[in-house]
Amino acid sequence: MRTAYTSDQIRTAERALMATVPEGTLMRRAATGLSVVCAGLLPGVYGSRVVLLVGSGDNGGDALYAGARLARRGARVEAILAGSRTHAGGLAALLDAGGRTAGTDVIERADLIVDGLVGIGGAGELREPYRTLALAAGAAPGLVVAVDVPSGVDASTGRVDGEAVRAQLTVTFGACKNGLLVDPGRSFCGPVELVDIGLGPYLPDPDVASLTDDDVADLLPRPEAESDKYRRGVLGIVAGSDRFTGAAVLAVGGAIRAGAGLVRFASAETAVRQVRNRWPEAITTVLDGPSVAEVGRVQAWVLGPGMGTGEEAVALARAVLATDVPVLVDADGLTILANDRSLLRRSAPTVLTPHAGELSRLLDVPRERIEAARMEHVRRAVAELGAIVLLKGSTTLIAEQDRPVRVNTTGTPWLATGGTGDVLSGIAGTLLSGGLSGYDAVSCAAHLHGLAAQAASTGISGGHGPIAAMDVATMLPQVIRSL
Ligand SMILES: NC(=O)C1=CN([C@@H]2O[C@H](COP(=O)(O)OP(=O)(O)OC[C@H]3O[C@@H](n4cnc5c(N)ncnc54)[C@H](O)[C@@H]3O)[C@@H](O)[C@H]2O)[C@@H](O)CC1
Ligand SMILES: [K+]
Repeated sequence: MRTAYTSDQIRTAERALMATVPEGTLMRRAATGLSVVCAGLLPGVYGSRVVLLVGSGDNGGDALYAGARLARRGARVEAILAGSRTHAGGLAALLDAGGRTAGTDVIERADLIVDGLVGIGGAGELREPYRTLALAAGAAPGLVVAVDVPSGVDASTGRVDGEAVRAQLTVTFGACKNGLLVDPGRSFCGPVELVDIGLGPYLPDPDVASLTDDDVADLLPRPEAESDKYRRGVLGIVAGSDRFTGAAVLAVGGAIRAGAGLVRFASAETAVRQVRNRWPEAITTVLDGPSVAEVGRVQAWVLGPGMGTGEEAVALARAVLATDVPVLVDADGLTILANDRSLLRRSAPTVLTPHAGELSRLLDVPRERIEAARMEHVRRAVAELGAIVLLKGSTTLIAEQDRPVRVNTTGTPWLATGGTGDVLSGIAGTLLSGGLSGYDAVSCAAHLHGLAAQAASTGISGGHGPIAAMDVATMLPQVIRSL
């Protein structure tokens, strides 16, 4: 499990650790780690041109001390002092090592730009002259390394108000910060390198976590010798309609390929015919009214993809949500819930898998606000809707009351194509019916879905290319085998 923390959590842990070591120890550890990473990025340290962007806080101090170490190894280190104050010890160390201060024009000629403008002390939009420096660093040809956090990215949430430094690598200290995992912040970081400064024993429970392949392998339900299809989990899927059949075929495909014991599919006749043609493994029922009583016993439901939002669909959604087993609601099912939130009052867990647009309708908040502040809104959704929520998007977030927000780290931008969400709902449904909690089921499903997409998208040359939603389902058995 990878974990991440808010700025406040990091500060509290740092204070506790600082009380046990001589003053300046942590900054020395941070700066040493930073200088080692920077040195590794340069073809040769001696003679290379390093420019430090130095803000007024300790983030600037880290940059200055790291710059001093590089200067001692023969780099030409120049510091642009951007703040109203400058870390005195750091500046003295740099000048003592042969570094110097300079004007902004040196950015253009740098081999390496070290962004020490703001770290976890940053708040709100970057002010001038930081903003202009952030833009200049992004436009310059040199490599950009962010110190602790790319300046302009909110370390606790990943929010970016205005401009931020676009780094090719972020060197973070002590522990990962939320903003390095969550978009839009994540997209400014490049790979994240963690420098150990001894914070581990002082860290609280994480605010954010992400599953690794090993975590998912441990969580996945696997059949045992005495398993039969019923004991492995029976998933009910209510999806599709006479007008829309593709979503149903894809959801059933995701479920079957993810290893469902049995899928019971129920819908209008056209959708049933399509599913039966494509997936003879599923048991199908043509519904002739808003009841799922004749479908048979299931351990979980997937409700919504392609089912429509008309009166009949609403009555059908009501019938599924009235059952006492976990229900995962997606797509049209979410629109139905947005129109009548009272449907969410139920005894068994409900799992919602909206994208930002669907969450916007559920919470009555503009979509852009959700996209700019994904962490806040996924938490708010959990609190307001009383459900487990997976928010899809550039970073998929999974939230449940009183648990860390999980960030999914697998996937490829090629996943942004029609139908992949339907496959995801099928995978998650299978894991729900197999006995995982809603939180674990959607977390593992998102992880597998991303891995399968990566595998489907990677061509013979190793690059990435387009995928169709069904390709994701097709790759699932191979991905599960590889874990
Ligand atoms: N506390 C510790 O023990 C350690 C801290 N370290 C470093 O210290 C950093 C935190 O240092 P600080 O608490 O001094 O805070 P920062 O250096 O991150 O930033 C605070 C300064 O930035 C200014 N600022 C904040 N938001 C701004 C904005 N939007 N535009 C322009 N200026 C803005 C503030 O006025 C303040 O002067 C960490 O990110 C890390 O780099 C490391 O040395 C490791 C040890
Ligand atoms: K920074």
